[in-house]
Amino acid sequence: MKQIAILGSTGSIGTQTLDVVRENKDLSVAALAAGTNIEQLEKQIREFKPAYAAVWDEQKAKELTVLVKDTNTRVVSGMDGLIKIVTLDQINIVVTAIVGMIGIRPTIAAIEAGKDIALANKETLVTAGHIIMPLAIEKGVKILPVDSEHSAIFQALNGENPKQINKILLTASGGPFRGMKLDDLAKVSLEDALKHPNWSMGKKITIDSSTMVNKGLEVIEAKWLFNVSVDEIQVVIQPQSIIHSMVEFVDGSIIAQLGMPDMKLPILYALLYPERRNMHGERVDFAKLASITFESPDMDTFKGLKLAYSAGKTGGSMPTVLNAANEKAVSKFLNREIAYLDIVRIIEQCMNEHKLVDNPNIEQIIEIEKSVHELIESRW
Ligand SMILES: NC(=O)C1=CN([C@@H]2O[C@H](COP(=O)(O)OP(=O)(O)OC[C@H]3O[C@@H](n4cnc5c(N)ncnc54)[C@H](OP(=O)(O)O)[C@@H]3O)[C@@H](O)[C@H]2O)C=CC1
Ligand SMILES: CC(=O)[C@@H](O)[C@H](O)COP(=O)(O)O
Ligand SMILES: [Mn+2]
Repeated sequence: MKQIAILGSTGSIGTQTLDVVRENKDLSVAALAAGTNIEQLEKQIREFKPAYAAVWDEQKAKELTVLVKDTNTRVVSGMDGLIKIVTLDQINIVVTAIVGMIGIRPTIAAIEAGKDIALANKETLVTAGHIIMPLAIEKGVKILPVDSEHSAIFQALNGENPKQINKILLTASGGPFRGMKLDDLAKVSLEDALKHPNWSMGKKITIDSSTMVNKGLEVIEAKWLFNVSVDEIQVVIQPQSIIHSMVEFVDGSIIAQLGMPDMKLPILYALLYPERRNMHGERVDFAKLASITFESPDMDTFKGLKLAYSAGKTGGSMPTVLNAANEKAVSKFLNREIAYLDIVRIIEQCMNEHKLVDNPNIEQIIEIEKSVHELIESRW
């Protein structure tokens, strides 16, 4: 029996992970964590009977304690709670399906405790990849990508010599605004930005896909996961989201991973790696597939992608600034406090004004995040 902890069990990746657990009887949930949604967490506790549940919000944690007092689940709260549940003796693998840089400390704690990581929470690698990847190697811990593109690259690299990679071809849908120019983007609404053409996901990543900042974060995520430079990663628009990414090797051969846009596949692959197992759901039917097409990204219009390449190349604390500014700006856009194009304007200004720290430690990363958030609050 494989025992898992899920950080972010009430979200898009978290609930799909629980769907995978329902279908695979040798997976068991030992711990769950959410931010505030205790109604859903209570239902999950009653169904999956974890030993622990963590709630970020202390008041909500107290309320949940009362709600589940007839169960054997212990409720914990805050950062201590997250760290407690990922380090439990019985846990084999932690699914990091929490959103944002808040995932850094629990991910590091889990690695230090020797737990494998099924990593969805890309913001942790973007900001702290230089700490997380060497630590995972030191502790002999596997970082198994859940992000669909990175799972595809991981699958394409199975059995290959990573030194023989020529480049990574990271596919992108192009989002709901593919083909638009800045004049059009100035007029888009929150509702428009939340309509992803192929994937149903949490709000933050859906906005990131629309600005293509998601792809930029994924370039930096791939740099850390596969030990390549950002110059060796080419973004290719593949609007149908059927090819999830590809690897070109030194001999010119390209290996791609294809599948329907369904996150349960990369989740299952990460949880059972190296085993493959039958999964319910729609399959790619080439007889019905009208076409698979390709385009180059328009990085002048979708400047967030260009800024991410620049942050990834600069390294040090710059990816933290990119990510922290994006998290704050997206939250403001979701609250209707700023316009759509302000998201990338804010990121660019924060990056321009940042004084680089070469090799930031965790405390510096968190401090830089705080100062970027304060700057944005004071100015926008
Ligand atoms: N959705 C997808 O298809 C994909 C997502 N990802 C990545 O996976 C991560 C999760 O994305 P997604 O599932 O879409 O996000 P959602 O917004 O749907 O879910 C986020 C989850 O995190 C929980 N959470 C938020 N803050 C805290 C906190 N401080 N402490 C504990 N739990 C917290 C939320 O709890 P609550 O419900 O209580 O707020 C919720 O369970 C992101 O990093 C995203 O980039 C990557 C590839 C695909
Ligand atoms: C499902 C997944 O992995 C998302 O990160 C997805 O890639 C978003 O689509 P975009 O290609 O539009 O960013
Ligand atoms: Mn992705």
